[in-house]
Order: sequence, then C-alpha cells, then structure tokens
Amino acid sequence: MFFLSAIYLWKKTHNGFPPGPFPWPIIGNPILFQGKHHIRLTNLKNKYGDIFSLKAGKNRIVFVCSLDGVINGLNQSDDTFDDRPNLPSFHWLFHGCRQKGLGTADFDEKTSIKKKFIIDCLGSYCSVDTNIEEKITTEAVNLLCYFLKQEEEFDPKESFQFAHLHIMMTLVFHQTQDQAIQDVYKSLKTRSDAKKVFSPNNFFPFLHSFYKDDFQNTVERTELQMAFQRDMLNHHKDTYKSDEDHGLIDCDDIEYLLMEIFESGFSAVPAILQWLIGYMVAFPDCQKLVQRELDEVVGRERFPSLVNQPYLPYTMAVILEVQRIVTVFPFLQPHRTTKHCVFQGFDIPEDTIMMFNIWSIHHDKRYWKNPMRFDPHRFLDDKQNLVIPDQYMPFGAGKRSCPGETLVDVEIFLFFTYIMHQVTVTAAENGQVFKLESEFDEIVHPKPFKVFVQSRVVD
Ligand code: HEM
Repeated sequence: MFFLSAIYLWKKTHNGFPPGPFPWPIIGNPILFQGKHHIRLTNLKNKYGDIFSLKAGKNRIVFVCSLDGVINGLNQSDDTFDDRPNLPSFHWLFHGCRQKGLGTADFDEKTSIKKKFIIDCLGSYCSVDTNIEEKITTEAVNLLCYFLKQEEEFDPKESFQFAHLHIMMTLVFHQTQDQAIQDVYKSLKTRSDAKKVFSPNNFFPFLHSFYKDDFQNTVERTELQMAFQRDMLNHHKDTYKSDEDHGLIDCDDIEYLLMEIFESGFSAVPAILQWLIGYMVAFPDCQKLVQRELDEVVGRERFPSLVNQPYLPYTMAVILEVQRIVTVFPFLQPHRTTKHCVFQGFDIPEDTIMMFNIWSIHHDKRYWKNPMRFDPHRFLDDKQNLVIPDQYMPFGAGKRSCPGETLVDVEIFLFFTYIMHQVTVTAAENGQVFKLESEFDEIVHPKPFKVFVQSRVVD
C-alpha cells in the first residue's frame, strides 16, 4: 500500500518535470552513489532522454545532456541557474557557511565582486611582470630532475601535486619553504576529500553522525590553513594598498578566497598532467609525434617556451584531446535554480539541483566522430591548424565558469612540453599490459599507475 501511494504521489508531482527512474522512498535513486557514476548517469539519457531527473533524499536533481541545453542553461541572461546547492559539505568547508566561499556560494552581488577579485588576482599572476613563465619552468626543471633520478618505475602523482603547489605558493606568497608546503598540502588534501558532491552525507541528514570525524578533521585543517595564510598576509601588510580593495570584500573574505585559489586546481591540474603522461605511455606513436614537433619547432638547444605555443598545433591538440576524453569535472560544479522556470520544454521548480553533464557532451556521437577514441587530430583542420569547437567546455561557461582557465593552460602547456622535450615515458617493465583506467570521487582521475622515464637521445 505504502509503495503504491509512493508511486501515485511521484507520478502526480512529476507532471512536466523531466522523467527519470522511479525513486525509492527516502533514499531516492542509489545509482547516484555508485562507482563511476559519470558513465552510469550519462547512460540514463538513452532511456529517459537528454534531460532527466533523479532524487537523492529530499533533493531533486536534473541532468542536462544536450549541447543546446547546456549552452542555454549556463548562459541564461538572468540568474535562474547560477546558485549553488545547499550541501552540508559546502558548509563544512567554510566554517558552517558556504556563502563565505566563492565556488560554493549563491550568485549575489558579493559573489560577483569576489569572482572579479579572483579574476584580477589570477590575471596579475599571469601578467608579464610576474614572470609566470620563469616560475613555472623553474618547477618544470625541478620535476624533470626528480624524474631522471628515479632508477625504477614510479607513480608520478605526488610529484605533480607538489609541483603545482610550489607554483601556487610562489605566485601567491613568494614562499617556497618545504615545511610550509607540506603543511598546506595536508590541509588541501583533507579539504579536497570533503568536497565530494555525491557523498551520501550531502543528501541524508541522518548520516551526519557517521561523518563527525571527517567534519572535525576538515575544520581543524581549515583552521591551520587559515592561520598559515593570516601569517603570510601579515608579512605582506607593508605592501598592501587599501585603495586596491574592492569595497564589499573584507579581510575574512580575502582569507577564504585565497584558500579557494590554492585548492581549486589542487586536484585537477595534477590529474590532467597524470592523464597526459598516461596517454603518452598508452599511445607511444602520439608521444613520438609530439616529440618530433617539439624538436622541429623548439630545437634541442633550448627548452620550449610560451612563444612556441602557436607553432605547436599537434602538441596543443593532444592537450585538448586528453582534457576532452577524461573530462575531470564531468558535471561542472552543481548549479541550483533560483526560481521556477520552463527549461527545454520541462517545468523545473525552484531549488532544483542542476547538473550540466559535460562528460556526456564530450562523448556524444552527435558532436564528435568516434567520441570514445583518443584522436588528437579531431582538433586539427585539413591544413593542420588548431580548431576548438563550441562543444569543448572543460571549464564550463557563463557566469559560474572557471576563472583559473588561463593559468591552467599556461601551466599544463609548459609542464607537458618540458617533459616531452626532455624524456620519453614508457610503461613499467613488469611485463603487464599498461592499463589506463579512471576513478571518480571529487573529480575523474586515473587509477594509480607507474611509469619509467628515459632521457631523450635524439639522432
Ligand atoms: C585543470 C584544472 C581546472 C579545471 C578543469 C577547472 C574546471 C572548473 C569547472 C568545470 C568549474 C565549475 C564551472 C561551473 O560550475 O559552471 C570551476 C570553477 C572554479 N574554478 Fe576551476 N578548474 C581548474 C583549475 C582551477 C584553478 C587553478 C583555479 C584557481 C587558481 C580555479 C578556480 C576556480 C573557481 C574559483 C571556481 C568557482 C567559480 C564560480 O563558482 O563562479 N580552477 N573550475
């Protein structure tokens, strides 16, 4: 009887709302919390269409899988889809109030000022005056030295994480002290574990007591990170010009924003570098083509540089293709409706979580030929010029898009070209076939793998 009433009520409230699998009472659709859900969730579009819905606890979640749906939703002129959901983990990360952050906050006037502040900060880090290229390439050389010291096969993951952190610490605080970097690393690791959107604790309040230790750990680590940043900010007080502040932003906001600058790329940038190396091992012919292009354009007498970038279309195509095929943020960050609306013919109530499924867009036959195949040539035209189609959007679009894109592009380009120019990466020599597999928690990252590097000897 209870079950039949649940079906009746569900059908009644579902009129005009996107279709989806029947939700179990209380829990909703457990598929949300199982393993590689970006693939399972994308497959649901075959049964329910490009726009479908699921339930998790009390939350309605709509998945948007068509290109026009994603472009329309992200670029609405009003703010219908620009808020973020009220998830407990978002509150944990910011001392009980997600509005203190940027990526977790609703899109009000203050959020847009904070976003401008971050864009200005990142813009100034990337300006010619800060010599960003020199800072990144110093780290790239350190990384290469570390690689070349490894006499046996090794997992490059941690070395990429530390290399990225070194760059952020140099850019933000001119700080490269090992102890400070180790401490920040621990804080960011704890916080990135707490960021998982699909953690059951985000949807079922009755589970909170099971997550008490994680919560406590996140709060303690956040405190340590804040104390470190405060200390650093005090060192820089002499050079701070109050007329540069942005009115609505106070010192507390700046501390939280700095944390966001540190942690936003902490998992994603190293994951992309790992994926790039993994793909070069799995596709040695592609690695050879990249190395050949680098040798022709850069030569062997000097290292690659940003000025070479326009003349390295194949290398750039490899970087883009890896970012397409892995799509580290398969659903962007979750968005939330600010009001009831009619979207793509469906009725979407206020306070619905919106998942813009970029993984689906990046793997859809309608938009890419053989989308599951790794093929950098899809980003090159007949004359071998680089072309970036509209359906490529790993950083999102619209008001909530990623402000870190320029910094990421520069960092990934320099690290990848330095590595490919100087070494060849191959599978560990243990006789096993090299397997590149993905896992999804906070982002899509590769399962651990080991590689072997050899200094390049060019004939
Ligand atoms: C490979 C690296 C990165 C990727 C793939 C990436 C991608 C993304 C995506 C998909 C979003 C969500 C967009 C949306 O919800 O519509 C986002 C948001 C954001 N990213 Fe990145 N990101 C990367 C690195 C960085 C870095 C290095 C920074 C800062 C230094 C950064 C700062 C941010 C911030 C602050 C937001 C929140 C923006 C908002 O809510 O308005 N990201 N990023």
